[in-house]
Amino acid sequence: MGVVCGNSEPTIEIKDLKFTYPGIDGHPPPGSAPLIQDFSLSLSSGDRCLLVGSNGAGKTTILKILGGKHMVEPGMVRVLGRSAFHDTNLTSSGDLCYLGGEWRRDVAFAGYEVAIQMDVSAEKMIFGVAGTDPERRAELIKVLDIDLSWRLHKVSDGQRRRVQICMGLLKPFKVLLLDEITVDLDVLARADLLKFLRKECEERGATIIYATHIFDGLEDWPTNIVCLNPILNCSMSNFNHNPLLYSMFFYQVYVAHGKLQLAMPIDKVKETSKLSLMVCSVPNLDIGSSL
Ligand SMILES: Nc1ncnc2c1ncn2[C@@H]1O[C@H](COP(=O)(O)OP(=O)(O)OP(=O)(O)O)[C@@H](O)[C@H]1O
Repeated sequence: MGVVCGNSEPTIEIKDLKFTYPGIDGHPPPGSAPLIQDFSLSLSSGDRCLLVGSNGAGKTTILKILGGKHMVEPGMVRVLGRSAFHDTNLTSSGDLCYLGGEWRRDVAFAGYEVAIQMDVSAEKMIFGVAGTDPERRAELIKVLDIDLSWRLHKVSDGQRRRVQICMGLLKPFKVLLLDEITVDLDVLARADLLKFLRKECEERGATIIYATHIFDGLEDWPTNIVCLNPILNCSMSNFNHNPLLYSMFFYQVYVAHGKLQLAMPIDKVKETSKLSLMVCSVPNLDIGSSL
């Protein structure tokens, strides 16, 4: 199942994606069920997509496939019309940017792990990224409220994370894949970052997929949601103060070409949660009148 959003050429296109992690011999273990199958999604310039689901649902795997870190058939996943795994220029040019748990080990951050052990300033790290637009750099430093005199070996995890995020966003990406990188940020820093990212989509036409478990402040942020089904088994008490999650939990909503096709209450959702994947867009749901 899948959904097509937006009118322009897709910036991210996933068609009938099927993926199984290889075993120790490099091949999927015989008889193993694919982690991901029959998964399709099309996003366009300006789209901000939330990728949600419980631990182990496959969010990181999907982002890594999109980021070119796992090989799949080139026709299954296209980013900016190209295969991210086969076309390394996509990431090296900065057009495709992946910020996730492993991003510190990416080439751009090769020195970062060393830097945080040593007495290096935030300024040295940030200004050390070549080919940066000074205006964009200044804006990011402001958005992330970074004190350039911070010594990276002495600051808190959240402050260090801000420097990392700043470095990761310095190049004006066309597609950004965020794998829960805001977890160390305080509420204000996260809100400012989300605002900046929204502007990147609205003004520059970037496309963002953001995998997260933290739904606070996201009520009106995404244009699309991809919900991996195990979230439907979560306790209602996690959600009932968050309008976004409330609507997701109470309705299984498919929207294709911007048109609402199906909405149903939670008992129906539970019946249909056997489905391996749900893909939906954020509608302007009026929960009260739809009940
Ligand atoms: N390199 C790997 N080799 C084999 N299996 C893996 C590998 N990486 C992840 N998995 C398995 O794939 C499944 C999905 O993992 P993934 O990290 O994509 O989930 P996730 O939705 O991002 O979870 P979380 O919310 O905990 O970050 C898990 O069962 C995990 O054990």
